[in-house]
Amino acid sequence: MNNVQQQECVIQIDFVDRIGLGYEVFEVLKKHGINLLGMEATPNKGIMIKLSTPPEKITQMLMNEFRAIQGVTFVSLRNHLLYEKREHELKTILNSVNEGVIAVDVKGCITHINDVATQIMHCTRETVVGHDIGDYFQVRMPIQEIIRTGKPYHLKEVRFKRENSVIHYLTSGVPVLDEKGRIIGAVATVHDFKQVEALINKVGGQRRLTTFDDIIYQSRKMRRVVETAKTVAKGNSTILLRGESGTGKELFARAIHMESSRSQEPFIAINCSALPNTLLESELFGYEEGAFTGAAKGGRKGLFEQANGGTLFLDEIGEISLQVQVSLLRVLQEGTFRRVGGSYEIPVDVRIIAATHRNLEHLIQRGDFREDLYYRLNVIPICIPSLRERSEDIPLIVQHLVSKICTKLKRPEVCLTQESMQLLMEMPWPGNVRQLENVLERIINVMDIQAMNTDDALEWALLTANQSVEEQPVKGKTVLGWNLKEHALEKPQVKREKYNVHIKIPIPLSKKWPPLKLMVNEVEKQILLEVLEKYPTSRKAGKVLSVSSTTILNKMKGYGIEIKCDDEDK
Ligand SMILES: Nc1ncnc2c1ncn2[C@@H]1O[C@H](COP(=O)(O)OP(=O)(O)OP(=O)(O)O)[C@@H](O)[C@H]1O
Repeated sequence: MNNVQQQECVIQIDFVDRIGLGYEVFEVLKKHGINLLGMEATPNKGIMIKLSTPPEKITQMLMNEFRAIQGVTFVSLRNHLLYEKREHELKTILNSVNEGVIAVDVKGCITHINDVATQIMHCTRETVVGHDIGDYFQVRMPIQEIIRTGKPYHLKEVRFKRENSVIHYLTSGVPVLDEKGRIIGAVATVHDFKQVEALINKVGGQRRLTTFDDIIYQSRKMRRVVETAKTVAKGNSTILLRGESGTGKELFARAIHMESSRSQEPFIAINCSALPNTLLESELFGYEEGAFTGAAKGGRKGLFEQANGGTLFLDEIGEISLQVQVSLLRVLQEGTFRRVGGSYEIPVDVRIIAATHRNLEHLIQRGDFREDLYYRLNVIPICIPSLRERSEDIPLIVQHLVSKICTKLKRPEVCLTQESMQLLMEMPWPGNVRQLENVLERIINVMDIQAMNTDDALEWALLTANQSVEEQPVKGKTVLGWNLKEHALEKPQVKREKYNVHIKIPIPLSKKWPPLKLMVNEVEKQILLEVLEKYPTSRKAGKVLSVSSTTILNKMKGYGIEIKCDDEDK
């Protein structure tokens, strides 16, 4: 109860209804020169009057005089007028909810506003109640439309600038009708846009919470990288992740965000190479209404605003144009930016994690990357080694990926033999973990379709994946390079076609052609050598080439090929 209320008193006068009774009550007040502050009548029941508190004696005297009026049955003191009590209850209810509530009357004047709404709208109850909502905020509000059309609305985004702040909320509204269905006002709920985003982020965007536990490794090289990343995650500095495509840069960025104090705030990722540079600028910084042809009504928030308080992951940073580099540099230096077509600065608090597989130093030399931006981004560089530099991680990663893929494809878990694993460890993996994941998925899919065993499927996946790229030497062997991105899943070819081997024989062009038989023999010898390299017994090689093991043994003898491993398993 505040001071003003303490200086007031409310008298309730109950009566049986009689014409002229109210007049007699006023006569008593007039006789004693007492001003009426308020009054509320309940038909057939009584009236309540509110007065500036007279001295105790006078109050008692007044009450006695009211009791003496004919028809008055009971006179008592009360704390509030009835409507004040209801008003107080309503205020308590409105303030107990988590959303903002605003009500207007039929003229659009604010009748109620709860505490949450005053916070969202940056105003106070006292200054705003009784004012026309449109005039007060100097924008046309959706709630005013309800008064005009009687139509409710659902989850409209409202954003406007008032004094030095931006008011941004999501609102739904309904009309208030009287018993005859006439509009007598409207009521709207308002939700702070930032909180809505945080909520979406919590239940949606971050359902896939990635932590450092999701990074699989056992190599010392990776351990060092992960330890560094964990340490720097706690701070606020900009991080530059470097490494070949598919090494896990985004995985690291997400894990760093989750390890940081910003983990409850948004993590927003964008691949800078995926958009043309003009679009990238408006995607990053948003735009104002009318900024360009096709700009959405009311403008649009950019990723910097969406990531406010959290982390923005800029993947493929080496691909951005010099123009976007300037805008990026500005926001990194000043902590503020302007929307495209905007006239005011918007402050943001965003941690940047950038990533690239490009050599930024070369780009600087070529004039394609600003040196000042490079230093702003390269505050904490973290280099993620390629998979071939840490092949000891492959078995663990394979195990992890196989179980992930089998779950995804709803297949019983499969395992690779030692030999297959060895083969995987020797591959160059230019596409790193992503490529390994793709190959494993191909294998598991093929096993499904073709009922192959794991090793056959692996062999097939490796062979069908390597048709176009140059040869790359690995550990003394020649293993064909491959580019899975270029190859969709293909059906396995018949067995003999699986060997994508290029046989070369020297043919002396200056002289006469050698006899055909000699050249054919040379080809046969090379095929034998190639197959025996992989299938070192005559039985296995015979099976592959669809001849008997004796034929293989005879031909080996004939070509002087050394028998490394005899057919003990014959
Ligand atoms: N150490 C790891 N453990 C488990 N999964 C990994 C690991 N490294 C990468 N991956 C997986 O490999 C895939 C590619 O990783 P990611 O997208 O993070 O790579 P990137 O370096 O950001 O690639 P790009 O440069 O092409 O964007 C993802 O599915 C990721 O989960």
